[in-house]
Amino acid sequence: MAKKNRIKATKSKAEPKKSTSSGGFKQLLSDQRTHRIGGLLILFLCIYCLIAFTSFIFTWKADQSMLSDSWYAVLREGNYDAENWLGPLGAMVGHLFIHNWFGVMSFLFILIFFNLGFKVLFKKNLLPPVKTFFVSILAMVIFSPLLAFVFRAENAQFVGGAFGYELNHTLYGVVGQIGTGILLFFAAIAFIIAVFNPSFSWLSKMATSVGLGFENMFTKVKNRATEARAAALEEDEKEDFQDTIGEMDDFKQSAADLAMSDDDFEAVEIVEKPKKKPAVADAELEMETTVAEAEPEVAAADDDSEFSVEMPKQEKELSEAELNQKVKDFGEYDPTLDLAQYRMPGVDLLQDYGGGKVTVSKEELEENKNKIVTTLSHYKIGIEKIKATIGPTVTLYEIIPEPGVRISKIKNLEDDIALSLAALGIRIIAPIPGRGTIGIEVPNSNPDIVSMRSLIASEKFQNSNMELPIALGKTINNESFVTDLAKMPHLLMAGATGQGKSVGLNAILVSLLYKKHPSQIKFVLVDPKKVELTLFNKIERHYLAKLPDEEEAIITDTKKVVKTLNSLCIEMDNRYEMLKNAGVRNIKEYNAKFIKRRLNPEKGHAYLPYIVLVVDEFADLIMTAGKEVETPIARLAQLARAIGIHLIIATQRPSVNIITGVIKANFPARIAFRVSSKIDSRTILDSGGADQLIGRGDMLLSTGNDLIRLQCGFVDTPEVDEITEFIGNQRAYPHAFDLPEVADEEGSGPGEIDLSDRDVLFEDAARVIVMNQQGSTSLIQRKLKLGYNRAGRIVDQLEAAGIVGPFEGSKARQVLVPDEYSLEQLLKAETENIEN
Ligand SMILES: Nc1ncnc2c1ncn2[C@@H]1O[C@H](COP(=O)(O)OP(=O)(O)OP(=O)(O)O)[C@@H](O)[C@H]1O
Repeated sequence: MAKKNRIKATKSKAEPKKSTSSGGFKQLLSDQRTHRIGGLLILFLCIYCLIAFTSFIFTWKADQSMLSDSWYAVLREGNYDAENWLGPLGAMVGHLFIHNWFGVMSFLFILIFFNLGFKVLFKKNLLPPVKTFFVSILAMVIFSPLLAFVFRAENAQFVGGAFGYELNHTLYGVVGQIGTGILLFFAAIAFIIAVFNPSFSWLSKMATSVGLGFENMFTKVKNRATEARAAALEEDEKEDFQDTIGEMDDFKQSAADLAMSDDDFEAVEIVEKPKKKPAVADAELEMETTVAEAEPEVAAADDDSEFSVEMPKQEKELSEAELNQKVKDFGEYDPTLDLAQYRMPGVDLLQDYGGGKVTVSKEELEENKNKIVTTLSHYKIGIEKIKATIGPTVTLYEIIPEPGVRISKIKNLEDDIALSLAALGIRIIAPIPGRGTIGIEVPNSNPDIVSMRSLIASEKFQNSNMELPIALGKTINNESFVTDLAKMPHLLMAGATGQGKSVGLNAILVSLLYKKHPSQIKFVLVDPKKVELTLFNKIERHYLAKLPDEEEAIITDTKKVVKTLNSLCIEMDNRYEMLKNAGVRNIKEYNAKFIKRRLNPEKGHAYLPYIVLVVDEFADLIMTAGKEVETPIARLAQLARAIGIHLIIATQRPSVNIITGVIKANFPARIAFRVSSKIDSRTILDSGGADQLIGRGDMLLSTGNDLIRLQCGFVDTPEVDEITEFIGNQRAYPHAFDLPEVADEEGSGPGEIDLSDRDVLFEDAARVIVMNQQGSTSLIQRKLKLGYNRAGRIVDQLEAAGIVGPFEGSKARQVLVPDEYSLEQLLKAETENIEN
């Protein structure tokens, strides 16, 4: 019976509630104060250990008798007179770490923990924590046995600690004393190379200078010996000596065969010959320096130059190391440090409108269900099952019709069902995509206000790691709807007046203000209505971007809008250039690289904030500036997503001449508030539905394929006021974010027309104008039989040449040249100027 059409009211799926105790603990853990206290505690413990360790080195002997007792005994007795500067506990801590563990290498524990404490307290890395940890542990393991090996003496054994001592002991048993030494030194050198990658150029330089030193020394000795012998030797002795030279030459030759090429050897000969003229002296030199035979030095010199040839390779590695060094030295780049004290607004600035509770009574549900069933039964449509899901403003009745019922039949009954339910805003979704059911959305008699506060406080928003998260509202399931503006990537908003557009824009702006630091996002606000966005003036120096010479950050004048849009196009081109130079594809990768200090600010790189352009009344702009506005907007919409410029455009006149094909094609994400006609709905969403919304923030979001009904978050003007006030009262940048300058429109006007680009009929046109003393385009058109565009260009050229005056609206331009004679003079002078 009644069982057949049972209603199952689905409880709204509100955000899952955590148990308060675990939530409280989590909150305590994430509380900044906990971090600060924890960080400070670690740092103080590090200082404590530093004093205890240092003192232990000087006082361990005196405290030894006490340290041989157990901790428990020492602490229980409490009457030990310790020499350690930190008393018995200090002595025991030092004993544990230094004596029992890694000797003086235990100081590295302090380094590890100091680094950790610093990170917890200041949220910045002093040294990379993971690397510091592993390198320190490895250093302790390698160097404590080495120190134990070096300081083997009875009273210095603490230097290597028990670990070092024991390892030495084991190694002695396996590889003997010398073997242990070799092994430990090798391990230490390998560690230094692996971790610090030192340059060996100093070694080669040292070897070279030592070599040169030897050479000088030998040369002096040789010279002295040569002089003495030359004086003493008789002619015959000289002959003997020549024989010896011959022998030495042979010897040298065989040495050369063994050690080096002939070329090398000859090089030595050539170098040395001019220095020593007498053959005897020369021979003497060779004879006495068999050891230093110059060849090894040449080889060393050659080695040196080889080293320098390999330098570029090493430099490459160094630059890599240098990059890491930068991150090591300064930590990662943090764009928020410019305003380090900046505090995000708290949720308490937002009002709670008591939303989030299911406010539809059982009677209402029952009544609506009965009406739906009866209406459908009038048209002989049987229902198998019906299920209600209560949303903030509408309840969705999901129907599974009896087998054989055609969906199109139900769809066609939309108006009849609406009539019998006597309710505004009924929407039929037949079928609901992916569910195989038919949905009938019926407005609740008591719609809920979705407070922005509940959206901002939602876990979904708070824990989102989207680039530009925006909390738009709640779905029919009462779930918070958070989406990423960066992925949209632009948003078109339309709706009849008073249906919630401005509130929607504010909700988006507020979402971004709650999630992004002033260094990460900038807004360009265009408000031709002059009153909607004025509140955001207060955050000009924090969050707004404007042209450098503009006074007002919020743009209300159409001319300035065109200039600003052109400036944004320039900014876009600049950013693309920066991305190209950095070898990345989008702003996310670019900023990540910049943060890692891989991009040099001296080469024009900088951290790029996202830029969000908000236009509150687009129709007004299109009416007054037409193509001038449409073109840059379309260009930005097409290209700007990768470089972080996103557009949000709102209009209350969603007609085809405002939302043109070009605009539509580039705004896949569109929001429709209630509109007055189906045609308007089609213009925005490419489908009906927006005309059946109930207003007051009820909206449809189309993201290409999907159409989602949402109740927009409500944020009232006083709330926005408080938020902007809160932000505005904090320390700010000296001025708003500067957009690139754009050349003035006058600059591109007639004054800059290239003379060589003049129309061939320029002179003829000038004569016509001067003869008739009438500066009109239509005159040129008529007399020279030209089209309007060409005639218009010629008039611009005439203005640039000073023949006619500037444009004066509907009046003809003033002719500045009185007669033909003056004109000929002027033209002649110009021709001469060009020739020179
Ligand atoms: N999400 C919402 N929840 C509840 N009420 C809303 C919501 N959005 C708008 N309203 C109500 O509708 C009124 C008009 O909204 P809003 O000012 O945003 O309309 P609008 O479309 O911007 O109108 P106009 O185009 O004339 O500026 C608000 O004052 C508010 O009372």
